[in-house]
Amino acid sequence: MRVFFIGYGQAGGKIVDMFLAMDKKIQGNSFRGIAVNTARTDLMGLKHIEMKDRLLIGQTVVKGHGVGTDNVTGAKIAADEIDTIINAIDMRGTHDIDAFIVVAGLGGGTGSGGTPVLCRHLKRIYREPVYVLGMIPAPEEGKLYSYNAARSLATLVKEADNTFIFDNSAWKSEGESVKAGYDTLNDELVRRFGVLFRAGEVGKLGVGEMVVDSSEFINTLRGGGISTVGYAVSEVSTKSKPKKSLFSGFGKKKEEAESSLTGEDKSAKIIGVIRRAMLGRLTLPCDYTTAERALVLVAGPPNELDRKGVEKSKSWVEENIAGVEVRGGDYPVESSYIAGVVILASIGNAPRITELLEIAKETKKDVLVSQERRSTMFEDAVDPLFE
Ligand SMILES: Nc1nc2c(ncn2[C@@H]2O[C@H](COP(=O)(O)OP(=O)(O)OP(=O)(O)O)[C@@H](O)[C@H]2O)c(=O)[nH]1
Repeated sequence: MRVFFIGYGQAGGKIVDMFLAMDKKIQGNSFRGIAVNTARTDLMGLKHIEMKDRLLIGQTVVKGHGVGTDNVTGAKIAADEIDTIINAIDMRGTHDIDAFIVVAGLGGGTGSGGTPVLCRHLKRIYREPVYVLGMIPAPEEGKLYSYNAARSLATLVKEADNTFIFDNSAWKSEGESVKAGYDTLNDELVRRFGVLFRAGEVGKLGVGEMVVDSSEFINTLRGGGISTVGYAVSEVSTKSKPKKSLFSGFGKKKEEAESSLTGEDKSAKIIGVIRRAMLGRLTLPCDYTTAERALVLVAGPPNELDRKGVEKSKSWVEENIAGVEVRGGDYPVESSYIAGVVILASIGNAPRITELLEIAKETKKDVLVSQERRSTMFEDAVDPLFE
């Protein structure tokens, strides 16, 4: 797919920067992206998004310092400066893209508030679908973050064509703060979504036997709502391993093969990877049986790909989800791993989202009570100097 990324806010910008780094590393040409933020320093910290594609908004309101976790202000700035944002997108070129993907941390202010506004306008102006990749906060980050994320998400399900969720709390290590884990979290996120968003592109090794083109991706996400993604890898038994690998880590940590399936036939290996992708940790842990649609994708060296394996994997996924629409295919990449990715689209039950909405409801009540208390505190006590 040809994807146009918009990294909104600090987290969004950082992650889009990583997607572009990934594309550069494998000499791909699938991704382009810009960053939008109200904080100047966040934009300065990016490495791979060109300077001209970093857009600072809201300067007259927050003077380049960010909106300080106030997503109402984030939304207002986006609405006021929507023409400037659309102009920056147009300048980068949109004629050959398959989809927009807006990436943002939903618990903050700039990305949380701005993303739904941007989605509304992108949908109004362009024919291409508009998806969101949103990170939801861990409860330990505080009630305000959960409140913001819940409000943003409740708006996004109406404004975006579909929203992929990445749950920070499900992915951070035990005993580690969310902040300390950002590098690992982002590596995980970019690796799995990177494989997914590159599906259908013609690489150096040609196209797959069962190509997943952008229309299959779009039809899988047609139901709207929220979606989650599973991922697993299996090492291939080649002696020479390529230097550049789509599934290898960024920087420090290299992905280790989760298990070695040497000796099994190609088809069984593919089914095994897809099973592990779906039953393992999802970007948003949820009840996968409630998914309306699914997309199964297998990427790996051409001699490891197998049509029968993909077909059987699709049937297995179909037996295990609520809906009957399961699409899928493969694509060849230079790698010492086979990667399996499963999109579980339009899911009906995710305990973490229910929890987020509960925290948000509580927080709303607390805010109303404290506002009431503040407004009545001076009532009838003494007379003000003047009215
Ligand atoms: N996965 C991940 N989450 C992040 C990262 N940085 C921030 N977050 C999460 O995103 C939320 C905050 O969003 P930010 O992007 O920092 O905020 P912002 O949109 O720039 O808004 P303001 O800073 O309030 O102007 C919190 O829930 C963070 O945990 C990151 O690098 N990776």
